[in-house]
Amino acid sequence: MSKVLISDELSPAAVQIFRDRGIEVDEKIGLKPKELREIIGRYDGLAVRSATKVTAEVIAVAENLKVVGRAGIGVDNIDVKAATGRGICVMNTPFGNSITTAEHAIAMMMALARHIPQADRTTHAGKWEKSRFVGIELYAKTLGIIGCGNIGAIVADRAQGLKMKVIAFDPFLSPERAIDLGVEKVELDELLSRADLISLHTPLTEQTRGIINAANLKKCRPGIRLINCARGGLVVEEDLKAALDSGHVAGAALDVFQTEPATDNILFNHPNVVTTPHLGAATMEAQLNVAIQVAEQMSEFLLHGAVTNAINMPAVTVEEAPRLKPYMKLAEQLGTFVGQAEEGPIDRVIIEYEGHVAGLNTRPLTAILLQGLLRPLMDSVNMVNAPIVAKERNIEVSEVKTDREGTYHTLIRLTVETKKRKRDIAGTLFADRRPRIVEIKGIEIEAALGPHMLYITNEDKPGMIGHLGSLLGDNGINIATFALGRAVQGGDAIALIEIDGPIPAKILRQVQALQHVRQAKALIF
Ligand SMILES: NC(=O)C1=CN([C@@H]2O[C@H](COP(=O)(O)OP(=O)(O)OC[C@H]3O[C@@H](n4cnc5c(N)ncnc54)[C@H](O)[C@@H]3O)[C@@H](O)[C@H]2O)C=CC1
Ligand SMILES: O=C(O)CCC(=O)C(=O)O
Repeated sequence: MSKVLISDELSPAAVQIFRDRGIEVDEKIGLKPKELREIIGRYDGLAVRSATKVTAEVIAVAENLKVVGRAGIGVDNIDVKAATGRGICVMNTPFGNSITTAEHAIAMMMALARHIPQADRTTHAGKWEKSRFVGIELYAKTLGIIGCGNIGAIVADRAQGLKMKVIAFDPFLSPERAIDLGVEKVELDELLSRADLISLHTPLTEQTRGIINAANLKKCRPGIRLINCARGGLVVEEDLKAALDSGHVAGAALDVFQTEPATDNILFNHPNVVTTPHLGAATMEAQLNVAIQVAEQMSEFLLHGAVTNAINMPAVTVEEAPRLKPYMKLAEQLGTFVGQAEEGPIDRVIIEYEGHVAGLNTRPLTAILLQGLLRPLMDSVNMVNAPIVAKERNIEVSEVKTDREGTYHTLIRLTVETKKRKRDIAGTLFADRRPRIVEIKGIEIEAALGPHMLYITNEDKPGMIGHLGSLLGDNGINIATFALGRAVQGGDAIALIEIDGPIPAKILRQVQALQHVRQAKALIF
């Protein structure tokens, strides 16, 4: 039975979903890093919000962990690279809290424009400071949105409802999408110089870290107001404080901080700063949405291999997962076969999908095939990182798909090129949905692969098989299945032999020394 740890506050709906699906759940909120490291090895899944830091140290000891689910959007509290390295799927819930967060940004903008928090405090204190809190109208003001993705787009829509002019800087925003959203796409410098208010909605990346710094603040209009409901690291807090102190920045509304939980911060108690404690996603609706989504996604992954909203894996829908399952095995076997048979560095990999399989989602098949191919070369490779590892090693990977059926109604063919040779192998699924190898190096064969295989290439000469059988039998090695194929009579031949256990190196050498044997390899599946 799969076991999941929930380590941040999540709606109880999540626990119910896991339990309803037969997944054991532990809720342990507020664990210290050491405590998390001590127990994480027991779990197949970890569900978090932003408080738990899923660091490389945590990942390193998470022996059974298969999936980390982020009930929310930003995954900057998860070391995705380390997770990828260990084959752990990282998924988030990209839409569940976007409306809520966008609404918070609008609320912060209004609070900032009309000094609502400050006025609230002094009114409660019995002061009646009407003239102190003169604000600005938002009507006809220019809002500059940095990062116009899901949340930025919703903010743009709501701001247009307030009759604001919206300009956006987002290198990945297409001109067509900008037109659809009714925003003007501009470069960063133009946004800085034109906006009356700026709202940040990018993820925290190496490109966006510190994007609001002294130099960029200087490019802003005097009296600029800043709203940050994305990530604290986007703003250099010292630079913002200096600009607030000088009056160049008229106000800032901050939901997020460089260090969180932020119990102490240089911007606290500044008269023109409005703060909330990372409340962007904190509505009943959003928390229910993300908890349900994360629990459903993680359950489907753990129980059926369906991959939804993964940061580091190709998607597999719930419907696709059972259809892909036998093909995943076939693709992995083809990769593992060649990965063990091939010795030289690989230059090129061509994966051909023919017939029925060509109509399926082949990305996960390619990923698992590459895992099989590269695993004999490096232990650390997995389905999640295999495409990246192949790229890093300059292995050119291409996929070819054809719906047309050949001899088989469905076929995957793998061709691997090295400096020395080109090797190809093909496999299919029969009606029993079990994978069969049907071609190696252009020679037809029909073999199901067992855990221990002998792969022999030889000359098609009388007596060879008898000698091989005797050698294995004399050494107590039982043959489970024996498949043969040859190009032409007396020409190149291959044998795929399933044996009941590993073959000792000494016996393998004797097989290799048999007359007419060109090559013999022990393969493990
Ligand atoms: N305060 C809170 O509680 C919450 C905060 N967030 C934060 O909001 C961020 C945005 O969320 P979504 O809109 O859903 O993400 P998204 O991925 O839909 O949009 C992010 C946008 O930023 C753009 N972008 C990336 N690099 C950029 C750069 N260098 N300059 C300008 N734009 C860049 C992307 O092209 C994309 O359009 C999340 O990454 C998260 O950190 C999200 C939810 C709640
Ligand atoms: O879980 C939360 O409260 C924070 C949400 C958030 O920051 C996100 O989804 O990126």
